[in-house]
Amino acid sequence: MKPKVIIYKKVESTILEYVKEACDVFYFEHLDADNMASFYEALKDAKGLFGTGLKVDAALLEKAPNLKIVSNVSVGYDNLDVPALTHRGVMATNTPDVLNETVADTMIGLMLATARRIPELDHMVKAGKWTAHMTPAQFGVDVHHKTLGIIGMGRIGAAIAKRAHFGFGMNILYHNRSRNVEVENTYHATYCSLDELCQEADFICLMVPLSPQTTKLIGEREFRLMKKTAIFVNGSRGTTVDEEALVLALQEGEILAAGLDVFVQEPVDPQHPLLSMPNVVTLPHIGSATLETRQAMARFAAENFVTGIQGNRPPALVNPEVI
Ligand SMILES: NC(=O)C1=CN([C@@H]2O[C@H](COP(=O)(O)OP(=O)(O)OC[C@H]3O[C@@H](n4cnc5c(N)ncnc54)[C@H](OP(=O)(O)O)[C@@H]3O)[C@@H](O)[C@H]2O)C=CC1
Ligand SMILES: O=CC(=O)O
Repeated sequence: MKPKVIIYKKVESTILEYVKEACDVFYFEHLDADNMASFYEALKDAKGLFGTGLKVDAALLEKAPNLKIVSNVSVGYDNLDVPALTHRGVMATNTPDVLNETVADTMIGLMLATARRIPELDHMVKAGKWTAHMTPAQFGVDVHHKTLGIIGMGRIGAAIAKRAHFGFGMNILYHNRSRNVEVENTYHATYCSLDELCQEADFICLMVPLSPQTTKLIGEREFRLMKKTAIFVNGSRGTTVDEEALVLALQEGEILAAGLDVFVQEPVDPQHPLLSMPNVVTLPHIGSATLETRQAMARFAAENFVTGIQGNRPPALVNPEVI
């Protein structure tokens, strides 16, 4: 008999068929109030859980006594209580690397759009308000040859640094808990403390995973350290920033502008003060969202999933202690 598993996200038919060859699949294209009861019923038998973003903690694990693997279709796995999964002997997997270049493109796009005020000027042109030559009131600021500070110089951070160094001639600072000698050698990146980075960078790009240590890593103190001309770009998770402090920093001119792909609450409340600021460029958490990359992520997650279900070590296992 095939093991019973749950897919709780819409996937392409090729992925569904691939998983179905090895598993008996309960398929939920999405989870909502109408199907939660069926989902919890399916959890009782499920050996595997495949999808994006569901909070999997000790309380959910109580409802899933047979679970062996949770496969996240994302590189971030802050939705998973990894210690609780490990304690129960459940494998957790994610999708590193296949999205690095795409997310880096998005982050560079956010930097350019914010610095050169692209969405604001696009609205102006389409609203028929381009009636005279542009004056400094519409000018942006340069990106090329400025200093970029990357907080979280990991896989995606390095892909951003590559673009910034080779494409834009930027000077690169970075901050991690440990040094990344490869980026220092390849992209001439300089390691520094968080405070030094905040003080010296023209563009500050946040790319850390969400963890207890990175929750509200950037708050009032850090915004005050930044240059008044600094542009802050966040592609990590909304909660790595104190969002109220960000609003204040923008309102009080502590920084010039912000580009945001992530928010504390997603989807963001349409009344959120950040959305009415012309110097804030927003995206709907879409860093990895190209057709090609989302397909690659789903394939990788499915490979992790089936490999783990079959009792082998998945290629991207987050908690190898369970093996
Ligand atoms: N917006 C979007 O659509 C996307 C967002 N993401 C987000 O980006 C994150 C990063 O992904 P990825 O680059 O693959 O991850 P990596 O693990 O490769 O890189 C994360 C980096 O953050 C550093 N870091 C971790 N904790 C801290 C800390 N407390 N203080 C300072 N630096 C820290 C790590 O270095 P060290 O351990 O030395 O501190 C590491 O270099 C994901 O976890 C996810 O949240 C990812 C994909 C798409
Ligand atoms: O936010 C996306 C991810 O892959 O993590």
